[in-house]
Amino acid sequence: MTEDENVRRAGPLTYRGSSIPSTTTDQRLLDRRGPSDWVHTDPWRVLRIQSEFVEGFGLLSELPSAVSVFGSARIKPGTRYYDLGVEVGARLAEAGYATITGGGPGMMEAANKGAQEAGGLSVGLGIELPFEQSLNSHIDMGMTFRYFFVRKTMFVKYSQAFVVLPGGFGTLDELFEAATLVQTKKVTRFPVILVGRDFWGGLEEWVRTSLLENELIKPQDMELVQIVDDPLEVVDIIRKSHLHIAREQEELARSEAGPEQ
Ligand SMILES: C/C(=C\CNc1ncnc2c1ncn2[C@@H]1O[C@H](COP(=O)(O)O)[C@@H](O)[C@H]1O)CO
Repeated sequence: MTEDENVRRAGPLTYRGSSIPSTTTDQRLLDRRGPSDWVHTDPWRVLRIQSEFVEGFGLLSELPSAVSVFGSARIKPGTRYYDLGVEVGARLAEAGYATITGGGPGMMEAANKGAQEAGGLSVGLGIELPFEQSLNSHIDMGMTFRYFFVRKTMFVKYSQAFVVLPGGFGTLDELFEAATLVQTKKVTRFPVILVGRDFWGGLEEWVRTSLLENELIKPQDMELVQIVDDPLEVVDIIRKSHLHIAREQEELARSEAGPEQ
């Protein structure tokens, strides 16, 4: 018997004599046999979650400055709130910001539409739901996520502000998650802006009377979220916040460089 017949190399592994497996790695990969229940186990899900982070980071890491816009999936075109969403997307685009939404219908579609029509970059981060739904038709770059928490990471990591339009439970979840991240300083200098005082004024009042007066939040927490009516005010707040960050970074760089010679 020659040396070759008695040795099997499998990638970095070497087998000799009776240790040589009866099949090759490729055969075991490509031949469809064996149980498949492991695809429904948590270790496998961890890999899927990991791949979703990889795809999301890959898609978004070279995005220009961006703002995440949230709002109801149920508001219809031709309504006052839909038009408000279109205007918010447009003003953000004119100011040079990409608009990121949940990629669905309603206010998400409105903001994507406004951004796209004004020549801005329109991004949709959709979510797999129990019913069939595709990304709205005003999206230049998009991805559909399996996992809510992976998608939420993308909204925060790749935007410089949250803008919250009228919406229901999903929108409130996104609003309070943002508020909590800022309150706990997980993100710093991150404007959270509610648009539509007629819609949000009642919530602000409830936060004041139920949360602040019972000392469940601090007085300064009331300033974490701002309410405006005009989409131009949205852009103004975000621009000022960015100017502030830029100045802080310049000062930090100067202090790290040491005294001028
Ligand atoms: C209910 C309908 C569609 C749902 N489709 C969604 N697609 C993408 N993102 C969604 C969807 N529903 C909720 N979201 C997220 O929550 C926010 C809106 O929730 P709300 O309860 O409607 O306020 C939104 O910002 C998304 O990120 C009908 O067609």
